[in-house]
Amino acid sequence: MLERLKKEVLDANLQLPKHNLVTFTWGNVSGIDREQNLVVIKPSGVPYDELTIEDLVVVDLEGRIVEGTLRPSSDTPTHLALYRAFPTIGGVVHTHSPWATSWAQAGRPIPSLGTTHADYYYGEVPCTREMTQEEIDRAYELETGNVIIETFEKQGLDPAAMPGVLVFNHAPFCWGKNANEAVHNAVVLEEVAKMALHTFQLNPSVNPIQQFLLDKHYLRKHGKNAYYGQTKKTSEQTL
Ligand SMILES: O=C(CO)[C@@H](O)[C@H](O)COP(=O)(O)O
Repeated sequence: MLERLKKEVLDANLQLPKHNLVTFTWGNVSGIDREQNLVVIKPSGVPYDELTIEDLVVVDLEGRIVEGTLRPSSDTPTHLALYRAFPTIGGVVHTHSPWATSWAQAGRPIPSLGTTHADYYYGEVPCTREMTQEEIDRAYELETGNVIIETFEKQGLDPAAMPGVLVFNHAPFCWGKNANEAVHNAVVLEEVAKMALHTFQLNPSVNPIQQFLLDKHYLRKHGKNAYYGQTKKTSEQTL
């Protein structure tokens, strides 16, 4: 079942230690088959160097196990909440990468201080509000997804242009059109989180980049007029 998606999700999970985004079994990656509305996700607590394709778990959008012998990631309800709320995403990743996690623990959004950030995240990377004890006691991982969705709704954010979020007191979640792109966005988030912290050390009063520069950089890699790398040029594009 879903062999191609399983391979993609396994590869994406194995990228996490390779990019130093996780320690021990922290973190998890999933991918969704939107035709069948089935999600493939890492099993809970399995070390990455022991992870095999047979260990992966297939669940439906309500969290019922469709295939697999192991328990799915403890963060599965958060992944599923995001797939239900953000219909354009195809992959979700959660890590405790240290620089982004530091911003999440501080409860601070990451401002767009440079073009590296602007190439991938269209503006400030938001941080959720603190969760209430009632939410945590009721359904911690599901409510984690709900506060992410609440943050995006309140701020009018497009998950396609903002493929990540910081969960206050916890750590980041990122996403993309597939599992591999979700991990790519998580690597970028960790880099820009590190750069932002160092930038503030060098200049505590630095401002976010201006809107026209944000637009220039974000749109060179995204949208119908993207021209970065070997993107196919449209007829009206000029350098
Ligand atoms: O956020 C957390 C725990 O707070 C998770 O990232 C775990 O660290 C990994 O959980 P599993 O995917 O192994 O269940």
